[in-house]
Amino acid sequence: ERRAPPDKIAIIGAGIGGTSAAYYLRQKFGKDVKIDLFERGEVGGRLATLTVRGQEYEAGGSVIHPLNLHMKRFVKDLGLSTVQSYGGLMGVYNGERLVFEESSWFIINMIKLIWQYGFQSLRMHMWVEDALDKFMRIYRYQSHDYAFSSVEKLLHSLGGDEFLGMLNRTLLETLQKAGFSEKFLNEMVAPVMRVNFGQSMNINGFVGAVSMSCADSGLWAVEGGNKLVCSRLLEASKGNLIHGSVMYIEEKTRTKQMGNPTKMYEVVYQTGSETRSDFYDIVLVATPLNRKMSNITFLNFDPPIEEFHQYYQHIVTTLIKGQLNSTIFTSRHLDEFDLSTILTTDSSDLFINSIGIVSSVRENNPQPSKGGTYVWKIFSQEILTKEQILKLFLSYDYAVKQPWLAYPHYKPPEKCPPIVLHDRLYYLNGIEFAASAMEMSAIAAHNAALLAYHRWNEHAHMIDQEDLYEKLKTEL
Ligand SMILES: Cc1cc2nc3c(=O)[nH]c(=O)nc-3n(C[C@H](O)[C@H](O)[C@H](O)COP(=O)(O)OP(=O)(O)OC[C@H]3O[C@@H](n4cnc5c(N)ncnc54)[C@H](O)[C@@H]3O)c2cc1C
Ligand SMILES: CC(C)=CCC/C(C)=C/CC/C(C)=C/CSC[C@H](N)C(=O)O
Repeated sequence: ERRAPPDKIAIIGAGIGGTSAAYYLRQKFGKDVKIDLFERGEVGGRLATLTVRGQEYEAGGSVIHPLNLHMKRFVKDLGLSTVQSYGGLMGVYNGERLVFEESSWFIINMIKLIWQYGFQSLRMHMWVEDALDKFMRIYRYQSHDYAFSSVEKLLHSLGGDEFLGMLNRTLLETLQKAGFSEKFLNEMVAPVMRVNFGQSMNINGFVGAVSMSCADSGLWAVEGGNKLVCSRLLEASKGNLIHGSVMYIEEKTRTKQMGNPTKMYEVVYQTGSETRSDFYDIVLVATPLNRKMSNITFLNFDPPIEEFHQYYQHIVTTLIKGQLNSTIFTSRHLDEFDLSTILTTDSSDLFINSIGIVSSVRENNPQPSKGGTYVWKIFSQEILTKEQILKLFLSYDYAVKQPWLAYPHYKPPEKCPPIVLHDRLYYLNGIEFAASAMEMSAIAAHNAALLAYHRWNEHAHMIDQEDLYEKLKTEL
């Protein structure tokens, strides 16, 4: 049984979370509902590019895992194309020397890994595969329209107590308990956490597994820039983009034409120098709720909606076109230096987390310019000073930076913010406290659209079902 669809839905934020929510809401509620998306910056949010000498490069979310099926589906359905993410050879610097250097020969690499770390890389690969296998169950649940009312319930349905345990323990504790050695953790795992999340192995085990999955082959990106997915989703959903900054949301009683008084949400926003407002049946918040990032207040809710004070990690992306000063990392001559990514250990005491050659959003392989220089992407905690850039590069001709409040500062035991903030008011970004990635936002968006639909139609049996994996085993 279905009730008449809502008249109007508001989505706050037009990043991948907000735009994919618009897409899934349109699929569920049909063509007649009006969907407004509020965006105070650029469509794409943390999917953004920077331009270096006329070419665009990913500055925020850049790589997508081959098993990120929502992102894959968007690209296919929206007529976009993909480029393979450039791998190149990777090295790990510990502040004194390169403790690991990848070889272009597969067999030599294997021998090196086994020589230095025994079979721990293989065990790590299996640990990540196991987590990924369970994680993939979400696609089956969502294709059967099942929804979850909290991030914890969603994770539990995928990986049971093991996933909740990963959320509540640090990656370090989880991997030490699994028997990984200090050397392997410091030289192989910590550097991956530093490049991906700008943090140490004290992040939660779940986001640690997501981060380690980036070591898999086949990572890809969207040709022309990942942010194109957002603009195309917006178009496909026939959502109405409103350029404005939402200031507050208030619950009010309204009488619709020829109807009874109903509770609605008033969204008040600033556009240019004007303050405007409109009323909605359903509201989805698709931006991190904290003062520094969205500054949205909830007025007159009963019970009141809590304020979220969770801290987001400050990270700076710097793109530099220049010639690397390889002597920082090794005494070998530049001609013999073939690494294209250098990760760092926690003990490296360097002013960068990582540095790597990148290709533009339109190429598969990075092309050197005439003088043999490349564009390098650097992640650092702070904005690089000119002295630091001159230390890293023998010469450079262009530098551009983008500071971010990038992803949550993970601090297990992790309590993810609620998805249901009020009767018909939903919050997507709580999922980032399990792990922040494009696919996680798309999963949260699909879940919120299904949840909003089932709650609107009072389909309680489609929400928080236990043992879904077993139940769906026999379904086609
Ligand atoms: C440097 C960096 C590298 C990353 N690398 C990867 C990667 O390689 N792979 C990957 O999968 N993920 C990566 N991520 C994570 C990924 O980018 C994010 O998880 C994802 O983009 C979050 O999308 P979102 O839509 O949930 O939030 P956002 O993209 O932050 O969207 C929220 C939007 O809401 C808008 N907004 C905020 N407040 C208001 C308001 N009051 N009124 C109106 N609008 C408002 C903002 O302007 C923003 O556009 C990276 C992130 C960063 C920062
Ligand atoms: C959700 C699952 C199962 C997998 C997602 C894996 C993935 C692509 C995670 C990305 C995490 C992240 C925040 C990376 C940031 S840095 C990325 C890259 N190294 C760069 O150079 O920009």
